[in-house]
Amino acid sequence: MNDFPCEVIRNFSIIAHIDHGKSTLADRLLELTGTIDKRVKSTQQFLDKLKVERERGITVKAQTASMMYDFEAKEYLLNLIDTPGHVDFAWEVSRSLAACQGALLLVDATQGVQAQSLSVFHTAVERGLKIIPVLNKIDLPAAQPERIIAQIESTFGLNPEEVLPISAKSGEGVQAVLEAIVRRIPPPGGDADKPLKAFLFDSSYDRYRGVISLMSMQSGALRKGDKIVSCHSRKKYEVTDIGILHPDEVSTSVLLPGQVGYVSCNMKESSEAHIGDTFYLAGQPVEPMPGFQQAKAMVFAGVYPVDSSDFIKLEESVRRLTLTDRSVTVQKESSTALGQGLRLGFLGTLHMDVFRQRLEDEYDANILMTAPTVPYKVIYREKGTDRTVVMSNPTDFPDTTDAASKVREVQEPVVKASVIVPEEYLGEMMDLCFVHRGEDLDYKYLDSSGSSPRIIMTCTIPLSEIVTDFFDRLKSRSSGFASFDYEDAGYKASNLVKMVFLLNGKPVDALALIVHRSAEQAVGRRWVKKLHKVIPRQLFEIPIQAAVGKRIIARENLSAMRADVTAGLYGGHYERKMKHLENQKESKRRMKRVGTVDLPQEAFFDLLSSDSKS
Ligand SMILES: Nc1nc2c(ncn2[C@@H]2O[C@H](COP(=O)(O)OP(=O)(O)OP(=O)(O)O)[C@@H](O)[C@H]2O)c(=O)[nH]1
Repeated sequence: MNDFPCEVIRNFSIIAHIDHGKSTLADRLLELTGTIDKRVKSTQQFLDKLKVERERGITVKAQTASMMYDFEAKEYLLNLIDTPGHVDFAWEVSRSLAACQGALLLVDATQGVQAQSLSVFHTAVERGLKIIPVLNKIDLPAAQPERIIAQIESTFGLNPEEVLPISAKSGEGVQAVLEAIVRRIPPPGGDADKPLKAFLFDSSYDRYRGVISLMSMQSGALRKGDKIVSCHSRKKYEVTDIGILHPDEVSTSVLLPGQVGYVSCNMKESSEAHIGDTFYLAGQPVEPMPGFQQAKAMVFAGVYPVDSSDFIKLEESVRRLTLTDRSVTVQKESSTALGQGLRLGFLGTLHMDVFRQRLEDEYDANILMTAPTVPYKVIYREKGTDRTVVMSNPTDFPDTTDAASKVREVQEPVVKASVIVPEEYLGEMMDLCFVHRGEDLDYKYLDSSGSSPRIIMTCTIPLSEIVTDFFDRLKSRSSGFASFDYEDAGYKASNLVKMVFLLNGKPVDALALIVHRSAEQAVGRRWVKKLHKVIPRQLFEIPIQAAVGKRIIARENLSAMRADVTAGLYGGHYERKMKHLENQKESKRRMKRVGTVDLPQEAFFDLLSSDSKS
């Protein structure tokens, strides 16, 4: 590593909208620099490691690789820091970018600038990175290089002459990308003679070795056997192994300023690897680097084992998975209908789907996941001051219509959504936003050239409206042309109520919902109908009701199943027949009094696994 002083190091990321070709380009760069062998490469991308990533063709967890590149008689060390490409993982994008000085901004030559191209571009510019615009997929017949280059110029204010046209698939033009990395991206700074300052930007968990951290060296040198201290926790660790990812781990004797590598020390719990932490050598404390804000869970859902005796197994599987995905929050919860379960918090709905799929694939878990909810803030009026409680489980929600509950206000999380769409779909998109309680709608033209100019529309929309089927509706109402991104926009007061469902007059805890006042009638009726469909008929009539506070919003009666107790009796014997019918009546009365509604678990599964909005 001594051969690579800062001047010959380039730390960069590839940033792009989903599917614009990041992983494909990363693979080409690794091949061109001889880091991976073309022949042994599987048909799948090298850097995408998780099974779910391969199945869905998306990158979930950022991966990093170092490569050596000979250019003009000098050997360079290029550190590629791969970033995930989905809105839920914006936090990972921003932490990966903190270790870079430059970024390749990849834009698909057939699709042009999309919603996430804009958001990742802004994140990179905020971090002061040098941006290299790259136009990908020029091999496709539908590519429109001139038009998209003009778009890159008008939306990002980048010089069109700096745009590199490539095909990551065939490799055309990729050599020029490597050269541009060396020429245009500034080398990292850092002094080897200063005390050690190492910045932790990612971590993973290995069953045998514990936590493996990825660090970017800001100054000083790190060697095996060094004792390092965390600025965050002041805990001391001994470095047992260091090295680079090439792309597999290659042990080295030292890591020097500007270099990026893995560090293994006696860190047992992944919670000890605090993203954004700074490490220093024991006895030589330094000023910590500005860290990151911890990602906030914004979407919550309950998971229950289908077979309730599997709870311990489920808990263990979730614990192991959260070792590799620290952004998931876990809490125990139980429900009379579904038994013991866990309430998990995710960064977004894709994150939730990915986690669920990993749980099913990697741990063979047979689970039920309830419809997602978001964290609400309930503000209680209390003597003199207000007390705010954050609630993510509808069951805990108070009855806001009851003055005795002392609720002053309820607030819900809102996001600023941006949608990029061809002009002809603008009407559809505006309608979609209004239906989902969107406000402050605004739009402007992204480019005016060509037959169908594109528009960027922004609005503020409650997060609860987009966690369910918003994305699917957006795609179907724009024939797949719309791209969508959102960012946190805080909390806003909202007229929300808790809706409970009563079966035979008894509330069913697992079915509580938080709905906006304006939608209570529609939601109540829809759910009552759904319940009517999935609950099997009983021996007695059951009223199914939706209630908000004391008001019944909707009602359906599930008529009794008349078990024909006289079926086996032939002929006369009127009295005997009557006796049977009397007995049946009596037993029905008893059941009703006890209130036993025979609800098979499948009925709940049908209800809860289907989308609450549909
Ligand atoms: N024709 C053509 N297809 C390409 C090119 N680059 C990538 N693709 C294809 O585009 C699709 C998406 O590419 P990926 O590299 O997986 O995209 P990505 O940006 O890494 O996607 P995420 O990781 O999910 O954000 C794949 O089917 C690639 O084979 C290219 O230059 N030409």
